Amino acid sequence: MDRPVEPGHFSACEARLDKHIAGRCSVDFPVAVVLPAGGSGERTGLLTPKQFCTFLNRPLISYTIQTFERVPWIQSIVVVVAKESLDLMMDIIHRFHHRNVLVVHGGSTRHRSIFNGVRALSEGEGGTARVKPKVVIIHDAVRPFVEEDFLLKITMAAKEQGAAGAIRPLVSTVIATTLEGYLDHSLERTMYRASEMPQGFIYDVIYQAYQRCSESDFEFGTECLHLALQYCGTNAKLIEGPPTLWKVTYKRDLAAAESIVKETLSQSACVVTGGSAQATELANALQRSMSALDMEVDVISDLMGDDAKSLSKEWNFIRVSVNSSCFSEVGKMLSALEEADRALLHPVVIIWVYLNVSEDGLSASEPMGGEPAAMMELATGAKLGNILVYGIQLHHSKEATLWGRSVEKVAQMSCALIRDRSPALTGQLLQA
Ligand SMILES: Nc1ccn([C@@H]2O[C@H](COP(=O)(O)OP(=O)(O)OP(=O)(O)O)[C@@H](O)[C@H]2O)c(=O)n1
Ligand SMILES: O=C(CO)[C@H](O)[C@H](O)COP(=O)(O)O
Repeated sequence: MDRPVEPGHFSACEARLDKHIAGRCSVDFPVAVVLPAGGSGERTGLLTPKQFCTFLNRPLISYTIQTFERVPWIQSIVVVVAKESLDLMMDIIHRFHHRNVLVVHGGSTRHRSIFNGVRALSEGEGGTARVKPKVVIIHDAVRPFVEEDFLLKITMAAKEQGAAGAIRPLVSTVIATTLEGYLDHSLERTMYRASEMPQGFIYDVIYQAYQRCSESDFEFGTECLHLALQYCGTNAKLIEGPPTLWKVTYKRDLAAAESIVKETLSQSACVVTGGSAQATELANALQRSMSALDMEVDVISDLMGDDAKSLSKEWNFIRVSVNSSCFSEVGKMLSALEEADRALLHPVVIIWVYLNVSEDGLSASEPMGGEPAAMMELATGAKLGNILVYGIQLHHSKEATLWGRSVEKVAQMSCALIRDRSPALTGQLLQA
């Protein structure tokens, strides 16, 4: 690890990395991750530490844990939390069914917390030995959006080089100031990069770096890669990562994280028709209008047989019903989603579209019966299970322009309800 880096070595290493990713090679050595989550999040200005702030009914830390749980070649996840957050963390692990997570006490600074996590991977309770991983990934718990491909790049580079880390181009120029607050000099921006997370290390490198580093490093240091270089002579491989690696630091970053999650949940929907010709006609028209609004829509007659797969695939459902209420069908859909524990990690949206057609097929007249009240009751119960039920009523028209306008309105409302996922609007029967 102390060897100097030869020119050209990085490009050979990069070629191997690409081959690994292209061929989806399995990682044949043990990998663990340490998620430091022991900070207080002062810069958000909130009372709750940012890793425990909740959006869409789930704390930020749970999104990050889920990201790592999905990676099959990561064997263990260590979460480092402040002593006073231990019960809360155990509750989150229990509530969101996280598995294979070891929770460790944090320290007074980020480096101290990370070292506690790293140490826990080789030392069990009371100093007993554990099987230590070959590579350990360190990733701030407050960076929830990291992709498996990028983790693989970092892991393979860490195994080859001893250390590897994510970088991003600088957004602003970095300047040095004088003590009096004047410009001293500015750095040539193209020569510098922002150091982000994840970072990966051969376990022994980061363990020794922490054993050898000074109290001042523990107290004021902000860079693990630097410790590996200074105390183990390991030059980290730097890999440019995507912008989504950014760290939630300020309150506005929590809103940005929420909107990224909402966007990923809102890319598609499944329209269930119940098989009636009029419902299918409306569903097909909605499919055309919603795809023009960038939402992919599948039309199916029911959730039976092969189409039952939609229950485990989709986050958004539209149930079309003509005249006589198919409210019981919405209820059945709810039960199936609840049985599959579908809304445990993300809220699921169901929109009940009630198409009102008069007997003569000309104009709509039939007033609604008890549906609005029943819907409110159903939606109130569903919300407790993280399923958001909304309703839209429209009248059939034989006049093509009017009908087209109504369909367009339903499509726009459906997209807005799905994208906003507003708990405040559940149970409402909106008019298109
Ligand atoms: N004693 C500490 C301090 C920080 N962290 C963790 O390190 C990550 C990145 O640190 P930062 O963004 O600075 O978090 P905070 O220290 O919580 O934020 P602030 O500086 O605004 O208080 C976070 O996941 C944070 O929980 C930690 O595990 N232990
Ligand atoms: O990017 C990082 C290291 O490369 C860290 O996330 C960053 O240094 C943490 O610093 P702070 O705790 O001051 O936000």
